Parts: sequence; C-alpha cells; structure tokens
Amino acid sequence: MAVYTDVSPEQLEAFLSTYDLGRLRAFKGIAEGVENSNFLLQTEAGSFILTLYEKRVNPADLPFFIGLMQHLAARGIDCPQPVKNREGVALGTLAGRPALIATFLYGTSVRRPSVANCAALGTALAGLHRAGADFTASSRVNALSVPGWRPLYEQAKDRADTVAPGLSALIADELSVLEPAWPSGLPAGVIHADLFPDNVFFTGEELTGLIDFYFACNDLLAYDVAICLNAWCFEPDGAYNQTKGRALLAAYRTVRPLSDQEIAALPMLCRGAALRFLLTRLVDWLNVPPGALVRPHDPKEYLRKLRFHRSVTSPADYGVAS
Ligand SMILES: Nc1ncnc2c1ncn2[C@@H]1O[C@H](COP(=O)(O)OP(=O)(O)O)[C@@H](O)[C@H]1O
Ligand SMILES: N[C@@H](CCOP(=O)(O)O)C(=O)O
Repeated sequence: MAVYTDVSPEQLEAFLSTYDLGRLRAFKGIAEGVENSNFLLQTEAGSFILTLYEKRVNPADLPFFIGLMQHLAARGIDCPQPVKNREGVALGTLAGRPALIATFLYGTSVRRPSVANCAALGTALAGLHRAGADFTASSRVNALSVPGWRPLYEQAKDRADTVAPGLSALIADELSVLEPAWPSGLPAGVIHADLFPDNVFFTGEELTGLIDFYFACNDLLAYDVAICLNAWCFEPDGAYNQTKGRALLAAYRTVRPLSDQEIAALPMLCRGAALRFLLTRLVDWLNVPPGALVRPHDPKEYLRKLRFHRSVTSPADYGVAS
C-alpha cells in the first residue's frame, strides 16, 4: 500500500480552503503505488488525486515534474493536470510534505496488455515525445541511465547471488559491455522513463490516461521505446511477444518516425533498459525494511528479459525492419 503519511480531515479541509474546489465530500488513501502517498479526493468540484511526495522524490525535481505535466496537458496529452490554488501555485505543503492536487483520470490499467493495448501505447508514447519536444522550461538528467547503474551494482553485488546464482557476474559482464557501447547522438528529449502498464489507463481498448511522471527526465527518445518494449511485450512465461513488439513499434512510427540509427540501437537500448530495472528491483529486493507493507517487484523477471536481449542478433527480432 502507498500511504506513508497520514492526513486528518481537518488538515485536508484547511489545505483545500486555499483552492477553488469547493468543500471536501470524501477522501481515501489509494493502495496502489510504491513511491508516494496518494489520496482520492471528492470535492464539490469533482474528483482529484492528492499526492504527498515522500523521501525518494527530490523536492528540487518537483518543478520539473509539475511543469512537464502542465505542458503536456496543455498539448492535449491525457495526463494529470496540476491544480493551482487561488494564488496560482500548484505545489503546496501538507502534513509536512510537498503536496499536489491533480485532475483525476478515468480508466483502469491492464494486467496483461493485448496487441491492441501495445499499439495504443506506441501511439501515446510517440505523442508524448512530440508534445514534450518544446518543453524547455527546465530539464532533468536521468539519474538511472548508464552512470547510475554501477553504483546500484556496488550496493547489490555481494548479495546478488542470493537472488539468482551467477547474477553478480552477469551484471558485471553487462556493465562492461554496455558502458563503453551505449549509443550517443540519437534524438533526445523528455521521456517518461517508467511507462509500465500500471501507469497507463484504458477504457475498453481506448487509452485514456498516462500517470506517474516521477521518473521523467531528458534522455534518448528511443530509450523510452526500449523501456516500453520490456514492460509491455513479454509474456508471463518470459517469452518476448514479437506481435506485440511489432504493434507497439509500428504505431509509434506512425506518429514519430524512428531513424535507422535508432532502430539499429534498439538491441543495446533494450538490454540497458532491462539492466536498469533489474538493478533497481535488485537493490529494493535486498533492502526491504522490516515490517514494510510494500512488496518489492521481482528482479528475476528482468533477469529473464535481459537474457532474451543478450540472445538478440538483429532489431528485426523485436518486430521491426529498418
Ligand atoms: N491522476 C490520476 N487519476 C486517477 N488515478 C490516479 C491518478 N494518479 C494516481 N492514481 C492512482 O494512484 C495509484 C498510484 O499512483 P502512482 O503515481 O503510480 O504512485 P507511485 O508514484 O507512488 O508509484 C495509481 O495506480 C492509480 O490507481
Ligand atoms: N516500474 C518500476 C517500479 C516503479 O513503480 P511505480 O509504481 O512508480 O510505477 C518497476 O516495475 O520496477
């Protein structure tokens, strides 16, 4: 569950009184999510999401995340729109935490994405990349790109083999391949960087919302595509589903073409994306605080994906032709 900070009705009423959202009708904590405390608010003006930012979010990054959501929403992307208080300010403080009220998005996330869901995701991802192209008000370095991986490995290497035999050596080998060969010079811009199925809402087959922009940053656009191929196109048995990959990539390319260089780099980018999530999951898995209510994500899922990418010989294996 993800409510780390309790908020009393009195605190919330006082906070809400600085907004033009009417009186509070109801509020409840949201169990999903792992990073921040989220609440569903019902006020006289409708439904909203209240987020209290917890320890892993750097307050210095909040203007980037909030500015980005405002920018994307203004360009027609279905993402949470930060709500400003009567003084025109979106970011406030509640229960000692930085706090944001944002618009509520309708729809539900899918557990097992279909081919049609993958295609819709590809279209939405390319739309997000295009809409973010002129977001220049601020920028954010991707702390979880190549330079961030080795420090994570250092934290995990001594105990990695308790998760899977040989894992420590395999990660060391990956780092020695990826660090010197990581693509450069590809088109870059704002990426979501965590557009997993739990962060995408559908109503039927229609994609109705993208949420959780708290890993967004400036990085290679094709790296975001690689993150999504990893998150959307593998089956529960660990097999890559080329039909889903083909649908995702083809839909993406109808909105934002991929260059030959980006396509050629896909195998390396997919490997890197798998390693990035393997590493963060591994560190979290090995450091679950006693009594924690949040269940860490399984690092072995990303180990299986990484093994697939190591066996890839051509971008065509992902369902794309250059
Ligand atoms: N704007 C929104 N509209 C509707 N539901 C939302 C919205 N933002 C968050 N949620 C709900 O809150 C849950 C957790 O949000 P998320 O941003 O993924 O949290 P975390 O960053 O803590 O992982 C989501 O799974 C969703 O159910
Ligand atoms: N998507 C990441 C974990 C981040 O969780 P989120 O709830 O903030 O999307 C993973 O699967 O490892």
